Amino acid sequence: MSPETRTLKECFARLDADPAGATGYFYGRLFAREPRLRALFPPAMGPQHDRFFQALTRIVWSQDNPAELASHLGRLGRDHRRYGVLREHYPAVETALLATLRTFAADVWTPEAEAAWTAAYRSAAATMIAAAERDAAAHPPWWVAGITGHDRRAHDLAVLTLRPERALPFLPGQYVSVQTARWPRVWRPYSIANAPRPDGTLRLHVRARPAGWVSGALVRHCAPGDTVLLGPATGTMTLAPGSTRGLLLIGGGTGLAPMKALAEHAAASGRDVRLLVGARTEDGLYDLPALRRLESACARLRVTPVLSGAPAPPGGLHGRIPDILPGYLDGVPDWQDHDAYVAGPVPLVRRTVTALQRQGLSLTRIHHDLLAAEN
Ligand SMILES: NC(=O)C1=CN([C@@H]2O[C@H](COP(=O)(O)OP(=O)(O)OC[C@H]3O[C@@H](n4cnc5c(N)ncnc54)[C@H](O)[C@@H]3O)[C@@H](O)[C@H]2O)C=CC1
Repeated sequence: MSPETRTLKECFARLDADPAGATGYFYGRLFAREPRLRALFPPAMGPQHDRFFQALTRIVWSQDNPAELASHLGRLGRDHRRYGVLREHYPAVETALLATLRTFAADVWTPEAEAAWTAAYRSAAATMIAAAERDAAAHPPWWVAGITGHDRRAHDLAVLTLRPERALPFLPGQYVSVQTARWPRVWRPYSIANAPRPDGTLRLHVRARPAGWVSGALVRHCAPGDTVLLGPATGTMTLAPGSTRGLLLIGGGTGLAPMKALAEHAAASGRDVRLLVGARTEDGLYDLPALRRLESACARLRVTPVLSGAPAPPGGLHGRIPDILPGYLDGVPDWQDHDAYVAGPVPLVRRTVTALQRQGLSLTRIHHDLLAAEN
């Protein structure tokens, strides 16, 4: 570890001892100096505080891994476009960040520490700005999309069809951030539930969360004819280019969405696809008729519904996916040659990844994307 990185980590440890205090202080300083920046952020700042602290943590801990740092900062820079962040906003952030460090890391704050943080911040900001400007040459910061379909599948669940006004490029398995007119500046990520289509439409599977602003608005307060804003497609849970390996796709609840996109794409090219779709009870299998239709159209796609809180459905299994996996895999020829993809509630993803590893599948063949929970 370089002496500069050691210094950065030493100061950061002071912030890490009181993340809520440090982020509160940081945003207080930022908005006191530049009140107009407040308009870029949502009314409730709690989730933003967490995101800021997570981003800072990752930047500090990737200092000695330039490739990981550059890719993280590039994503962050591109992502900030949809908030309306511009090159000229970065110096105010630098001032507020250094003031926060000076206060919270006072006992280790030296001229060397200030020089190391200033250099690290400026280099990070330059990478973010360059990525944002490159992206601006190719894409808008957000896409306006009309809701063309709103299919309420349960009291708290809807499948939405969106038609962006301009083509929104994406790969199966990726997700987009969504902003509704009801909650300006509040963005939430949702996996795209279809492979790219000639008409450019996207499908989202949305379950309204008890305290979920965006999910509640999308399920209960949106209808065909309304518009939403979409950020660029992102996420790395995509298919390896050129691979023809079979796929083992596992989706729990609305975690089905990215699996359906991957299944549609891969099954159309004739790959062997095994799709396990988990729910607690029968009404959680909200997309089963469509999956059965897809299965009949694709000779090498097999769909198996799995219920954890009700008896096995027709053609399906009973239990929790991580528990039934070993028995299920016994019946899949050459399953070790498959790539596995998993999405759904965090405990399901974690336990399924562990179960797959126990069965001998290498981590490099297991893909997941612990997407920030839909809210
Ligand atoms: N890319 C991703 O990873 C995506 C993740 N999601 C997440 O998926 C979740 C879906 O929620 P719901 O539709 O309400 O699903 P849910 O809570 O009804 O659960 C669906 C499935 O997960 C299983 N499950 C739940 N807890 C488990 C545990 N501790 N161990 C093993 N299995 C468990 C259930 O048995 C059921 O099969 C949300 O948290 C959402 O954020 C949604 C879309 C994409």
